Amino acid sequence: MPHIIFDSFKKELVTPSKNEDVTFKFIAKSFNFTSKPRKTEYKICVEKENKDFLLTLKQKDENHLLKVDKVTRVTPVQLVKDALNAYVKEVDANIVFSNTQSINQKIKPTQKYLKDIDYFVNDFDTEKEINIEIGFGSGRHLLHQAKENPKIQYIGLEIHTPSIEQLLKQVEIQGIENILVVNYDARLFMEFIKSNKVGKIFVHFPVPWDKKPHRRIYSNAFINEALRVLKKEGTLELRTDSRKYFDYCVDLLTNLPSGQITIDINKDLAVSSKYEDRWKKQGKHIYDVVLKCSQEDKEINFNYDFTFDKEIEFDEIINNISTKAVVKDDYFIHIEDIFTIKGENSGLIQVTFGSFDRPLNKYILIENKKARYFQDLPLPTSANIKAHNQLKEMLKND
Ligand SMILES: C[S@@+](CC[C@H](N)C(=O)[O-])C[C@H]1O[C@@H](n2cnc3c(N)ncnc32)[C@H](O)[C@@H]1O
Repeated sequence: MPHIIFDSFKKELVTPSKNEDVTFKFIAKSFNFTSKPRKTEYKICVEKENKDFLLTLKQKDENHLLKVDKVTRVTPVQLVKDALNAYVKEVDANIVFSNTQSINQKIKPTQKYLKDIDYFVNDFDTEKEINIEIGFGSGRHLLHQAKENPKIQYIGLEIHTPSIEQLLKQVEIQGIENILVVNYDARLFMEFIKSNKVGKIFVHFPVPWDKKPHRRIYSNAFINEALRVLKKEGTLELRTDSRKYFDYCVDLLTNLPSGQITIDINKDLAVSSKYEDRWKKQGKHIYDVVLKCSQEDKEINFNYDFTFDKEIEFDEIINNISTKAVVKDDYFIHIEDIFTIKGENSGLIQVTFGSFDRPLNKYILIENKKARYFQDLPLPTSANIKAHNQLKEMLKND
């Protein structure tokens, strides 16, 4: 994770301001809304290449630590590095440690094929068949598929930034035009795709998460979403070396009303991934479980309005807001943290909400009495819609 440690600085950051192509929009300071004493922490809102995100600045021993805020991370990681470097330049900091210098920028990965999740919510539409690969890792399989099937639109999902950057370089070098890449959790992504549009979903060698099964890609909810987005005859294809994961998936996939499974052991594919090579060398079995979708599904409404319509007095809200989680049968809301923008009746509320197995962690930015979700909007899932309606009530001034 890129970060910079500095022991002193010569200038205070003024907002709004700009250093080269990084804009500093505001600084928000942690607000003590729980009884627990805490160290002061700042969230600095930056914008580069039309992407807003937050940097975290806090004390670390005798020094200051500057890094990207986890909730608002962006790709490519170079954006974050540029923002961190611009901050220390702007305040003229005396750097003690930094890992933000680029080592090898010879091939600049193309950004044309790296898309924000907002793009999929608002703009993505295609007449082409869509194929999705979840957790493409080194990208061998995805690149091979895209080259073999130029008429299909591929979407690669990955949460590991170096893998994304590596794939984008290959996309550029090999002149491939039918892959879009998104840095997003696959368990949430599918909700943005229209029903009955996808031909194949590949999940090759997912992390089995034996000790944390709630982090697995496959779950009942995931399978339902996969069946919704798959065309009739479309397939969800799991390939794994883990017998436990295979058994778990077969259990989930058996006797579904709208799909049938086929199982294979040690089947060879046209291309073998890095993981596959490793497991084969170790003499492990490779299991395939393919779910074929047998029916068309209903379209869903993507246009839910996630705005906050009422005017909000931020200073009043934060003095009355409850730190206790709201827990209902099918959703919850927990206010995690609050950051205030000095003298402006404005700030950030960090909140976790939505369904229990797929909670969302977001900031709500309140500025000039208007509230909005910072960065992208929540997914229009039923749990998120219910949580949003409840949040609107919680953020109402009496
Ligand atoms: C074991 S690797 C397999 C990579 C590749 N499919 C292969 O066969 O070589 C699993 C990959 O899934 C990615 N991953 C894990 N959880 C994910 C999630 N929830 N959404 C998207 N990608 C995920 C990881 O970053 C990792 O690159």
